[in-house]
Amino acid sequence: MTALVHTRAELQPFLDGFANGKRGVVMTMGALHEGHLELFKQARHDCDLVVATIFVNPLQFGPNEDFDRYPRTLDDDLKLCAEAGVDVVYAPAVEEVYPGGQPIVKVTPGPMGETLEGAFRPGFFTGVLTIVNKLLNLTDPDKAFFGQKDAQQLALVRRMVLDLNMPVEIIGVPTVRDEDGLAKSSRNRYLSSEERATALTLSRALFAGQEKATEGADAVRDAANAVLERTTATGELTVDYLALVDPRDFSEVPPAFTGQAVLAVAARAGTTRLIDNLPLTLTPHGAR
Ligand SMILES: Nc1ncnc2c1ncn2[C@@H]1O[C@H](COP(=O)(O)OP(=O)(O)OP(=O)(O)O)[C@@H](O)[C@H]1O
Ligand SMILES: CC(C)(CO)[C@@H](O)C(=O)[O-]
Ligand code: BAL
Repeated sequence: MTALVHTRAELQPFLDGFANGKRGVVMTMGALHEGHLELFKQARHDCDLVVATIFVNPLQFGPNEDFDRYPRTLDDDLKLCAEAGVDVVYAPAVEEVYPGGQPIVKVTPGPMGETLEGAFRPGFFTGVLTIVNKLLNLTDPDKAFFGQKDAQQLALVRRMVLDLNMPVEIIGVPTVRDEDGLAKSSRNRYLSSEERATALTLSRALFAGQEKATEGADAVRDAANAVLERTTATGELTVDYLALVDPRDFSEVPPAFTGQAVLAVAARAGTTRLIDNLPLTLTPHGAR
């Protein structure tokens, strides 16, 4: 049985009940899918109390983005949470999360939040870090779970927790995909069947890049770009970026780089903007 609470006061007894246990939080914007379920599963495995938050955060949406039309499916979300063994869903009102209205004090990400997603969505990571900070304060967990699909977000949350000495462990969870490779995403429900076929190019490009991981960074980028170009040439897909980055700071890796990297892509199919990320290891002998 999953409880639904809308206020911090209603949440408190659940937190008190597990004062000596491990408390986990999974933050979401709702419109839940199997990707979220994987986060819940990991949280259920690691923690005694699992809290899911559902909050479409206005601060992280730009003026021309999809805040108004973002899918809100609370009844279905509650069913999924119950199946996944979530103990309590905290779905606060905007007024509780932003009691002072538009916040004056925010958490800013610095340069790492200005590349890639940050470059295409100005202010996005300030909105994300501010809400993640708030939701950590409101839910007081031992562990918080985030998806690798949003790799830059995960890296910045880790960095915030480090830089601000926050007493929480951040757990990254691998991306859940449809059988054909498309990363599960709430925004997939905007796609027509033609657009979905186009959107598949993102994961195909990442996997094509991954296959070249033994041949160096340039080979990875070239292989991924070659896949993207076939679809951009027809005008069906508009690519915002394809980048091979160091996961520690999200800077583009040099050609001779070896070690852990992330291949990141963002593109638009019709009016729907999607992102995908794949961790890969560049091996020493491969550098060109
Ligand atoms: N396919 C997935 N696999 C693993 N984690 C995921 C997946 N999709 C989303 N998540 C994670 O779930 C959490 C909540 O994400 P969110 O509610 O924004 O869903 P989303 O599908 O990423 O939505 P959107 O389509 O709006 O980007 C984030 O930590 C995100 O990284
Ligand atoms: C972490 C998050 C819930 C903050 O609103 C959001 O950015 C998301 O769903 O990835
Ligand atoms: N999934 C990341 C949140 C966003 O795109 O707004």
